[in-house]
Amino acid sequence: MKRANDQLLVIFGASGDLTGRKLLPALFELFIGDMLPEHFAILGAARTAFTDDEFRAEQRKHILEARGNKETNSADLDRFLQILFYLAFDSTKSAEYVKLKDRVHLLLQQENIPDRIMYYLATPPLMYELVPKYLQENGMNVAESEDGWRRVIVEKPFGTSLETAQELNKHLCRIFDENEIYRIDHYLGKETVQNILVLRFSNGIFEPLWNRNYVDSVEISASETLGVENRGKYYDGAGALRDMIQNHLMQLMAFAAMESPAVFDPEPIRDEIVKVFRAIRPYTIREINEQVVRGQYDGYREEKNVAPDSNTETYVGMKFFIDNWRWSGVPFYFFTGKKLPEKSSEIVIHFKSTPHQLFAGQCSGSSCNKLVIRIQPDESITLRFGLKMPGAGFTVKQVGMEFRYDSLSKTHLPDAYERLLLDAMLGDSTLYARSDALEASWRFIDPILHHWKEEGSKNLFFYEPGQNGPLERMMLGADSAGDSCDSCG
Ligand SMILES: NC(=O)C1=CN([C@@H]2O[C@H](COP(=O)(O)OP(=O)(O)OC[C@H]3O[C@@H](n4cnc5c(N)ncnc54)[C@H](OP(=O)(O)O)[C@@H]3O)[C@@H](O)[C@H]2O)C=CC1
Ligand SMILES: O=C1O[C@H](COP(=O)(O)O)[C@@H](O)[C@H](O)[C@H]1O
Repeated sequence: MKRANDQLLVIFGASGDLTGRKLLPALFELFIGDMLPEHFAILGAARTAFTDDEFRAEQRKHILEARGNKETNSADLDRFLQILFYLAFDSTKSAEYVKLKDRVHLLLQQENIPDRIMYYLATPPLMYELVPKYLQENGMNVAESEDGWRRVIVEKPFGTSLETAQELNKHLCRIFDENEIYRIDHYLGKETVQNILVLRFSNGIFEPLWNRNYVDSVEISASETLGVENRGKYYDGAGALRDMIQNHLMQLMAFAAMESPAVFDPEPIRDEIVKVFRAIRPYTIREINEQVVRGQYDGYREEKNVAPDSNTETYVGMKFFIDNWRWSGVPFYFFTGKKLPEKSSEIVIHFKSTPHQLFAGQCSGSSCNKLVIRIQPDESITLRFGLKMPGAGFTVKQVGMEFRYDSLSKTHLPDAYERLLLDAMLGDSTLYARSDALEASWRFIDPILHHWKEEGSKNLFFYEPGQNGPLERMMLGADSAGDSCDSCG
């Protein structure tokens, strides 16, 4: 792995959950892997009144917690904490940025860092517009020297509709250049997600089958056992369609469905992703009713910060089509939900069955030959096919040939945020969403949101926590309906 050039990282929202649970643990892993720049510092900013030392003590706890049972060398941790600094600051007040600017200049000098600054917006989404605006007002959005740069990483959610995403894009593009904006989708940082591209485009055996002639359907699912926990306020305004499908599942689908780029560079890859999104067939109102199922787990309305009459969906199952040469007529399915029986994310490619049945027990239909790409947990790829049972006769049994990711390497499997932070520091945007892709995904999602808003509670189906979602998901006609591969046989 490469080491990034010297730079300063400024994290807005540094006292929050994301910083403590994900960002700083990821940066510590990069630190012990020798991948952080030689001259590097992290400046955390939020309103909570920490001194540098109090902030370090707080982050020490988070890092140790995130590492769980992994042994931590305390000298390494102490050295890492020394590059951590904190500024108590209210990002909603323009005047406060003078204080920020002074502290940034001081740190650059003190730590011998050139004029390269990465801003990370780990704040509530409302501030994705405000912080850049005030950075600009205070002359902090452009480099002060010729070889300097500014970059900004924007967390999800990126807008709540096509209109708001477009506004945010326009706003950010007035302040930063497109190539300085990194819109994060942590699913793209997962090793197994990146592996989809390698599986498809580094092997000659899959691509010839990867199309409408041989593929019967494609299912993409992300199930969670947890409910909304302490995120009721955000989630009740978002729902599963915005929270998981518009971003994570759409990105997984793009990797599974896209054409090969001519070269493995950020822009050609992102071009192919946009082409897939633009080829999705938009729904009519009737199709929304027939091909999109929304559910809510029993007890959701009693969760903290959730409206008692909320119609927010905690489950979505949907069927859609990609109208292009490769995928014409092949149904794609998304399934996602909270409070389901297990935590798992998978892509299942169902292949068409043989035209004629010769053997007893031979499986027919599309659940026989399938390729299961398990994103998490127990990252693996399994090919399922029929073989002869030992002994007399020719009775067929379905078997699986499995590759487990942990057999590939004993080395540390990087967390998604490690990969994504390092890429942004290196200036590689391949695994970040481009504005046109985001807008294209919202263009597909928006009509569903509008329709549901008009429908209120009509066609909102309830399910018990621990069930696989509402039974109505079955009407979509998917083979496994998002249930994990173990149970779908
Ligand atoms: N947590 C997660 O796992 C994930 C989070 N995200 C996104 O990341 C962002 C942050 O999430 P999360 O960390 O969970 O949220 P939190 O509410 O835990 O943290 C928000 C942070 O913003 C700071 N903040 C709030 N208001 C101000 C203000 N006026 N001025 C300066 N700082 C302010 C808060 O600090 P203080 O109160 O001290 O000012 C806090 O540090 C959100 O947009 C979320 O959608 C995305 C994916 C996963
Ligand atoms: O972005 C989000 O993702 C998580 C699921 O992420 P995973 O890596 O654990 O699969 C989800 O729980 C959360 O609601 C959503 O905002």
